[in-house]
Amino acid sequence: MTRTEAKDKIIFALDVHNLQEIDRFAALLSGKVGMFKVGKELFTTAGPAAVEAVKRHGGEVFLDLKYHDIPNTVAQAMLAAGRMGVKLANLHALGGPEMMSQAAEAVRTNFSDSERPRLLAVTILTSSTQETLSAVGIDHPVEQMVVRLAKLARESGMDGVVASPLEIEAIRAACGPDFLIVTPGVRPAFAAVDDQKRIMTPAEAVKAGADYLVIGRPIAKAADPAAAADLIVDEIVGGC
Ligand SMILES: O=c1ccn([C@@H]2O[C@H](COP(=O)(O)O)[C@@H](O)[C@H]2O)c(=O)[nH]1
Repeated sequence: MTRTEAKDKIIFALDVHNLQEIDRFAALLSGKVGMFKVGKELFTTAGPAAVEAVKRHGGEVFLDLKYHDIPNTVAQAMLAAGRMGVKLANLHALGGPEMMSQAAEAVRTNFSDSERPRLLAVTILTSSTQETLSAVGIDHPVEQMVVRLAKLARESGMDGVVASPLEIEAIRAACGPDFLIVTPGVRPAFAAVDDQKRIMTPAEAVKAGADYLVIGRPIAKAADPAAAADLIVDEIVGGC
């Protein structure tokens, strides 16, 4: 794998709370990561201006708002995401097939194939464990649950899923080679695990078949974020 291919797999999680921080990280990381993720913290603070700021720097956006609501509300929110020109957007698979199908139908009807956002379904959060599932009344093993939700997402018109790298192989086997697999829960050897539970290293995740890796704090909290991104690229290239 080339350095460019490895770099393009990295989605940097812009978990910051003002537009100045976007400018700082975009300047440091443009050309070192493939995409920027705008999530709940940043979007709740800055709104669509956050997406515009990333795009002004020439970056592509994964809008990670993990919608989970009634089908009409989610479909309309996805259309709004599409109008902002984001490349990836997501919802919770646990919202069910009707919610996912309406969202998929809405973006396919209202945007051309080249312009529509690719839709991802979050399976089971990478911070969750078997105990987390039991606490909310889900008694199936985590991997079984993830694969079940991934298959449902594919049948409901999603382009891919968000899952832990630990589940990549099982999702690939169930959903095929063209289904996007985006994995947070990625931790290089030099970084703290933080609140992530189901994790792998960047090289392991890419080797297992991840299309994209979402990485935030290992880069953002490093003394030199650009050097940390370079180290992660080195690790991916060295491991593949
Ligand atoms: O299951 C999930 C879904 C989304 N995320 C998001 O990814 C990043 C990970 O950041 P790190 O700092 O690398 O832990 C974060 O924005 C989460 O909201 C996830 O971690 N797990």
